[in-house]
Amino acid sequence: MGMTRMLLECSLSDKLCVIQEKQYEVIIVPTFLVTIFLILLGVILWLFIREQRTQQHRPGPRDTAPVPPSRDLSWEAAGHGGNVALPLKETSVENFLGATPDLAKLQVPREQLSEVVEQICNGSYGPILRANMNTEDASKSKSVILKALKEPAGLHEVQDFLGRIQFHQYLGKHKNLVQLEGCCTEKLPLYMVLEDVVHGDLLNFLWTCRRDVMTMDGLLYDLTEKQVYHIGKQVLLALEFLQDKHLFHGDVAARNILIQSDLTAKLCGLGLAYEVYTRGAISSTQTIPLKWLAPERLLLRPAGIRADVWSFGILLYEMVTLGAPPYPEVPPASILQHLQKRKIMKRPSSCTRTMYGIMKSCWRWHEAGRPSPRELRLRLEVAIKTADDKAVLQVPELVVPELYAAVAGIRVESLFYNYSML
Ligand SMILES: Nc1ncnc2c1ncn2[C@@H]1O[C@H](COP(=O)(O)OP(=O)(O)OP(=O)(O)O)[C@@H](O)[C@H]1O
Repeated sequence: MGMTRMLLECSLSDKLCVIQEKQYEVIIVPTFLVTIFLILLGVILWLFIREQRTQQHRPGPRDTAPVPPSRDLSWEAAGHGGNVALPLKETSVENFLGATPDLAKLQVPREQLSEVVEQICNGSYGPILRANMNTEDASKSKSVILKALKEPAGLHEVQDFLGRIQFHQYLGKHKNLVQLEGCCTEKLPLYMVLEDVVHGDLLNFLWTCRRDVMTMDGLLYDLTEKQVYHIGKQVLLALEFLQDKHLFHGDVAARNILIQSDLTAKLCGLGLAYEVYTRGAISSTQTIPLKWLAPERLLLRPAGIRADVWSFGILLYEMVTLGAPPYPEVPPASILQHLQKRKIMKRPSSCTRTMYGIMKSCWRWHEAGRPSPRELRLRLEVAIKTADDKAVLQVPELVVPELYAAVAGIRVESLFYNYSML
């Protein structure tokens, strides 16, 4: 009723009154809001400028950090080389080292590394060098291996290299793994310092055993069945050690085993084990020679220590044939089809039935059917007792490394350092 009355009583002047009320809302309120906004903006700008000025006058590690003498990594970050993944402010080696205080304990003073004797080869990070290192006893120096990070290196590579050193530290000591002696990472170039396993890799040793070389630097270039088991057992101990740490090696092969004059074997090439450590699996695109790989690896399925056991079977074959390439009649690219037909290598003439039985157990298609490194080691320990320690393994043909590389499916540059020098 009231509403009707209002409308009826509504005059022209009343309407004007309503319009005036609306003008008040439309003009005054926005003006008020804009003013508040401008005041807030002014305050924020003032705070920001004040912070900037304070930072310019504050001494801080970022500004005062000494530039690494040999090369400033920020040079790379500007796009002049390597992979650049981190912002400029994180580019000095000191910052990386700041994040890895454990490495401080491992530092070897550079002046202790007196001279580089030779370059052994190019490894996955860069040159692998043999150098002399002065010990606490000033009159004595010892030979060490330096794995250098190639330059120019990207930030990601520096991080990876430092991580690799920490991985060695995490693994700790094992008689059958190459030992880390220390590192030089306080400035570029970065070095990993490893014990020198003077006689080099087992593949070159096996090839040399084919030659008429009797002994060199205390190493007897003769191999018997018993010694094959002896070397194999040590590799299995290294694999057991990795397995206890929930790791596996990923590239077990004669080329990745170093040998000392007393036939102590040391597993090297721990690049893939490092991947398993950091990522839980092998994810790299790094090409591993296919003929050493278990079917699950070739099929890109998840793999573990039993894939190493498969490769261990190939290693036994390598030893007993004095370094012949596996599956000589199969092109490397056809190996998966070959295995899918459930074909394995025949027994080499130099291989006893006992040893061939062990190889065959390693080459069972399903990984669950293969023995564990420990079970395998126990089998080897039994076999050693009756193994021949007199008859020296002999293969009359010498190896032509280029031919070997083609049949084995390996890059020839990664192979024949020692052998070519003889
Ligand atoms: N401690 C060592 N003593 C003697 N020779 C070594 C030593 N370490 C490596 N080498 C030599 O360098 C070669 C390559 O070594 P290795 O496979 O460890 O290097 P890499 O390419 O850096 O591999 P990864 O990154 O997988 O460790 C070996 O076959 C061996 O000839």
